[in-house]
Amino acid sequence: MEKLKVAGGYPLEGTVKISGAKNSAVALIPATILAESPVTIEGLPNISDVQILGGLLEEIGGKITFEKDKIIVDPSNMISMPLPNGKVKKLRASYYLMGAMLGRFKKAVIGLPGGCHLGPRPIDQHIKGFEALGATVTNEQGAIYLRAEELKGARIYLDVVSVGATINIMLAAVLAKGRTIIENAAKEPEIIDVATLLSSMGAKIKGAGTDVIRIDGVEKLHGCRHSIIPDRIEAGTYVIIGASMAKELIVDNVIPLHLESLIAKLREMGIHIETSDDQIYIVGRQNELKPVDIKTLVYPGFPTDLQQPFTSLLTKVNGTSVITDTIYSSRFKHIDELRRMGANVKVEGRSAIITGPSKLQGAKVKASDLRAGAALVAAGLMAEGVTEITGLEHIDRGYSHIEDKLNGLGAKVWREKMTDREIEQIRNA
Ligand SMILES: CC(=O)N[C@H]1[C@@H](OP(=O)(O)OP(=O)(O)OC[C@H]2O[C@@H](n3ccc(=O)[nH]c3=O)[C@H](O)[C@@H]2O)O[C@H](CO)[C@@H](O)[C@@H]1O
Ligand SMILES: C=C(OP(=O)(O)O)C(=O)O
Repeated sequence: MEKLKVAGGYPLEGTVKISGAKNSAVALIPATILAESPVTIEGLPNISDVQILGGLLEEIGGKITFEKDKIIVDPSNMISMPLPNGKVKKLRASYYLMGAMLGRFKKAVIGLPGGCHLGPRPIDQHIKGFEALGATVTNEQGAIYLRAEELKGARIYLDVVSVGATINIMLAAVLAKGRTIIENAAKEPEIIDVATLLSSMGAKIKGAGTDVIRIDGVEKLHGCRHSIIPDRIEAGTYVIIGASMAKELIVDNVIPLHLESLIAKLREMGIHIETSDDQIYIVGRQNELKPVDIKTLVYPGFPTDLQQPFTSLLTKVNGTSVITDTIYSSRFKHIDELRRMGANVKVEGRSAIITGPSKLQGAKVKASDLRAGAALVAAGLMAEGVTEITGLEHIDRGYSHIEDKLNGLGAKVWREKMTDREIEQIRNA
């Protein structure tokens, strides 16, 4: 096991290149199950979620080739192997195996997914969609069993706007007979990316990126080549880090439109930001920053996945800011750790109330989930002294080459092996 060490206080400067989007990659890879010939996906991030999904596709008979940031999946010999345990528990997006395997084989057994613990994360809307398409779905000892004689298009209204349910229903519906209409669909850019891949495979999908998606089922799907969109959450994390610690930072390979809500809030705080087609330019720390109030919302609102890193930035601001997470009930496990570093933050219900400016000090802290990890890295860069972050496996689920990217900007960040005693202490905590 390793920990991440961050020596704080170094001003950052330069260009950071953003990798492909985690939340696209983890849906695009399962989507390849639906093809009858090889699919190539280019621009993948080097993260553990991608590696694990590659391993899961191998378990069901896929031939997988990783070449740098590219995966080639030959799905021709895949079978509907039950996956009740093991790797499926390591990530949230293993739920996409349900939609993809149901779509291709009309049956699947998949263990309930893992992923970040952010409060309850039910999958009732996914199941509602599968049932509407004609599947019988049961939960047996923590695994979801899905079976269908045939899948038939249906009109499905999502009671909750859900990224996962929208994509999962698309995956199950592309090979169903007739037309499926998803109403109150999520509109995240990753949904458009998955629809683009499926369309290149021969699927007929209209409306992805709006709240009504129409899918006309086709007989079969074929292989293709697809280039993934940039990761707006990774990009947003570097923009936040730039706003707090950079003289000048260019975030490259980004679609600025995907981050409009973040950019608007940073401008409201007094940060100078400019955008071009595929770059965001930030001049950090030039003014006294103004406090802001933020509510996380579904896209195009402020993303919940940036709420935690943004909290770290707000510790530097003169005054009181409030961040309310309307998507998850307890996405605040980073707050205790930020307090350990000297932040003045309290949680009231679904809101974090941050009063600054605080002089953060390096400390030993634990990343409880992926974006808590990003928040602690951001705080460590701002702090005086060295911050030691355990729970690195969470950060590695979503940030490609994080220490190389930060060190390229002038930061001092490195990994160290944990001692047996430290591992023991973490296990007993
Ligand atoms: C792999 C992936 O893409 N993860 C993202 C995805 O997660 P995920 O797809 O799991 O998130 P959803 O959009 O489904 O969840 C949004 C909200 O709806 C609720 N809900 C969801 C499904 C359901 O069947 N019933 C239900 O009640 C959830 O508990 C949550 O409160 O979108 C989240 C919201 O932008 C992001 O934080 C995650 O990074
Ligand atoms: C919550 C996240 O991931 P997941 O849904 O994969 O747990 C995230 O990316 O912030």
